[in-house]
Order: sequence, then structure tokens, then C-alpha cells
Amino acid sequence: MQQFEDSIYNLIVETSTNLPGDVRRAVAKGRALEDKATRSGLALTTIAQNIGMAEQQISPICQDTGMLTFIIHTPVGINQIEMKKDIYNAIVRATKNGKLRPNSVDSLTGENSGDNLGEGTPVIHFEQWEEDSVDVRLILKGGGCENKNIQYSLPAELEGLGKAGRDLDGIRKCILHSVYQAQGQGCSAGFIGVGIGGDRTTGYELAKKQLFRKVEDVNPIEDLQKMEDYIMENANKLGIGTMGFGGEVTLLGCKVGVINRLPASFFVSVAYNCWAFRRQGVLVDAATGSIKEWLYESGTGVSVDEGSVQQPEPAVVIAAAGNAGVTTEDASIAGAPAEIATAAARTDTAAAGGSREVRLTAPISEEDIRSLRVGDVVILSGEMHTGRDALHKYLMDHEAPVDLNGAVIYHCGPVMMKDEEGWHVKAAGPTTSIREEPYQGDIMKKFGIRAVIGKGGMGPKTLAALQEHGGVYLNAIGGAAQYYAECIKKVNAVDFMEFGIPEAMWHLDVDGFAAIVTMDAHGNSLHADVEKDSAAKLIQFREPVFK
Ligand SMILES: O=C(O)C[C@H](O)C(=O)O
Ligand code: SF4
Repeated sequence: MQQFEDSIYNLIVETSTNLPGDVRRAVAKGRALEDKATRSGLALTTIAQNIGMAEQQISPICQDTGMLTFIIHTPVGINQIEMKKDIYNAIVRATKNGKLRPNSVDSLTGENSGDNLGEGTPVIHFEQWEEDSVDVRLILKGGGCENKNIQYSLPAELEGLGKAGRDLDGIRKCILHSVYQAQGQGCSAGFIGVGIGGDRTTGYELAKKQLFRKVEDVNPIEDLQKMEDYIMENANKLGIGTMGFGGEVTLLGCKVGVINRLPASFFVSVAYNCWAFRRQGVLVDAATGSIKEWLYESGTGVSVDEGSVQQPEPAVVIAAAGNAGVTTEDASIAGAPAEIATAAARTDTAAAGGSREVRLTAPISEEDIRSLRVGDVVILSGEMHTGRDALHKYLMDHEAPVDLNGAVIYHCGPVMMKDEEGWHVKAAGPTTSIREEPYQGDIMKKFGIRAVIGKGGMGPKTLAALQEHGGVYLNAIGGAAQYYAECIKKVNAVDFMEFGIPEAMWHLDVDGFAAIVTMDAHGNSLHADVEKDSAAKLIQFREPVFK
């Protein structure tokens, strides 16, 4: 198996950088359902553009390259210990080459191993089979959507849906609830794998395994096929939309599997995967280790466009999203059709205040920030500072290494590479902001920070602080790591490298970095609105459907 290490390296690079054909078609279908002039429609356009950029540049689709999880079938007699060593070497190489972010962190000390190896990482499941070749499948599932996985123990009482019993209808309610509770935080529009039965461990395993099915396959179990169809037809009626912006498309795929359970247990486990649904596989020659066949259709040549949409420039895509409904000219910038009136009627808070495109350069004044409203698109230039969990915790009782007066904080853990000239950004999309909810308001006030960029929104504590102190929350498009990396013109400096690359504080010079105001200094939150609206819509699914 001399070539096995190279085969695994190629598998990792392909998985991280080239979204497979079936996933691309699902994204294209989603785009066709969404009104292109809405925020969700234009977020999908950004996503589509990012998918193309990642493939072209052979760079990570999303900066969170996830938990490397392999499922491997080998003929009897193959040395699995040697295979593991080759896999480890391939992972170290892919990390060094910026195809993977160093993502393995000591849970007690917070120390990043730097090469994706460590206790429990990567995850490798070996199984034997009667075939002659080795089947290797890999999924890179990021942390934000992993945090949205959920496990139900039936019977249960579910918010909005009432009693979920130990039957198909109870399962139906759990699945709908799982989509609802994810809101936009797992980078919807997403895919779900559902595992019925097992114990808590094997239930979740089964759910994740469903994600290895092809998006377009048909469930061989009739009841489950009906369930998948039902969920695909109805989950989008929750109106959560891409990134939780509100809209027609929340779910792009649903796969349900079943295994036996104990008499006393009835688990329904849901693995939520973001649109950046990165999984691939190879069939490998057991003697040489070379790739004989790819197991999922390549993304190359498969369009994510639903046909008529032009590909606008990065800053313009989101800019048009915020301006949806303002003028016909704005819409034509993004190549969007003239459904402007509909879009205006739907842009809720933004429609009330009117949305604009605002260009700002950091540091930003309190006055400029207070003039922003939910729905406005801010195009940022100047310096921004990355900060996520480790930094926020640190800043609570320490001073900042740089002056943060009027500053912009970006919730982002980038993929970085260093050469003779210094550091370069390889991928840099936003991370889920809600994790910083306990700290964010206090830190903004303590240091005079005026803007926070992330994804998925923040809670009431931050909203109150924005109002009191004069701050704004900007939502960037989750997973659009290449799209944003292109807006970063220079890495000025870095602090706290001891936190590891994703958690360090990177000082970045940006130009044309576009994000949408989703929480403003006037007490408005698009996230709170969409959550409330989807909670009301969830109630329509209370009555039994599967008898
Ligand atoms: O860790 C990250 O960069 C992002 C994470 O996957 C998230 O969705 O929050
Ligand atoms: S940032 Fe979004 S797209 Fe990237 S791994 Fe996290 S959930 Fe997925």
C-alpha cells in the first residue's frame, strides 16, 4: 500500500476544497426556490460564489475543516496499524499546506496540537468486508453545525409541537423540531442525518452515517422514504431561511436510518450538517494503495447556479441583499429579477427602517454606529481584529494588547499559512457568535468596541449592550471563507498565538468586507424576529400526520 498516504492526502484535499456534485445540485435547487432579491437569496448567491472560489483556488470551502471522520472497509488481512500511520501523515501534510485548519484542541488546557492529531482525533472507524479493495470515506463536519446536533428521548414534550410519542409521528415531530432549534446557527440551508433507535452513542453514530448517503438516493424502507419526503416538503415552511435570515429554503436534504433499540429506550438522534457538506470517498487498490475510483460525484463541472443568476463581485452580492426592495437599480446590480415589491414586503425590520449600503472605515464613531439599522449593509475597510472564545474569556479580566476604541471584532478562526513574507489568510469565514454571549456586551463596553461581526446572531444581553453603549452586530455569511479571505488585504500582526491559530487575535487589514446589520443600537434583532416567527409556524405541525 505504498501509495496509500498520497491517496488519503488527495482525498482530504478534494473533500475540503471541492463540494461534491450531489451537494452542489441541492444548493442549486435551493437557489431556484429562493427569491433572489431577498437576503437569503443573496446569501445563497454568496455561498455559490464561494464554492466556485474554493474549487478554483484549491483552498478550504469553509475555514472550519471540522472533525476528520473516516469510515474504512478493508479486506481481511490488511494491516490497519500501518494504514493509520499513513492517514496521520497525510493529515499533518494537509494541515501544513493550508488544506485543513489545525482543529485538535486539548479539552482541559485549550492547547491546539497544531497538526490535527491528538487524543480522539482524527476519528477512524475500521470495518472488514469480503471485497478485494479498501473503501475509505471521509466527512469534514464543522463545529458550528455539530453544536446543533440534537438527541431526543421519546416520549417527549416538544416546544410548539406537544407530545411526541414512541411512533413514526413522534419521530416526525422530533425531526421538525431539530430543524427549528438549529435556526441559522448551523449555517443553513443544511442537511440532516437522522438515526432512529440504538443507544445514545450508536444513535448519534447512525445519524452521522446517514450523511454518507447520496443526496439523491431513495430510502429502501418505505416508511422512512415517506418521512424523508414529508420533512423535505414541510421543514422549509418554518421560514428560517439561509443563515436564519428568514426565507423559503432551510433544509437541502434529509436522510433517515433505523436500528434496533432497548425496550426502555427510544432515541431519535439528529446530525445537522451545514451547506458546506464536505464528504467524499475513494476505492483504493489493496496492494498498491492507489485510488481506483472516487465514490461520490465530483463537483467539478456541476453548476451551483439555478440558471439565470449572474455572478456579481463579492462586495456587491451582499450589498444587494441589504438593499432588496429599495430600487430596481439595486436589484439589477446583483442580476436579480424584478421581484422587488415582494422582497420589500418581506424584509420585515429592514423594510420598516429602509435599508442602505453604508461604507465605514475602522475605527468607527458612536454616531456612525447609532445611525445603522437592521437590514443595512455595511462595507468595511480598515483594521479588524479576530476574537473568539479564548480571547473573549481573556479580555474579561485582562487588558487588550491593542487599542480597541471604535474597533471591529470579527468572530473568526481563520486558516493561516506562513512563508518568508509573513502570514497569509487561506480561509476566513465567521464563526457562531452566540458562544460569546456571556462576554460580548461587557467587553464592548470595557474597550469601546463598536462593531462585532459573526454569524447566527447574539442574545438579549448583547442586544441591550448594543443599545446602551452604541454598538452593532453584523452578520457575515457562514462558511463563505474564500469570499471573505479575498477581502483581507494584509495581516498586520497577531497576538496570543499561544491560543492556537483559530483562537489567536489576528489584526487584519480589510477592504470591501460586506456584512449585514442584523442587530442594531435601537433594540432591533432580525434573529429574535425570525425565531419568533418560526416558533409560530412550528405550531402548524402539531396534529398527527403518520398514524
Ligand atoms: O470554528 C469555526 O470556524 C466555525 C464553526 O464551524 C461555526 O460554525 O461556528
Ligand atoms: S462555519 Fe458554517 S459552514 Fe463552516 S463548518 Fe461551521 S457551520 Fe459549517
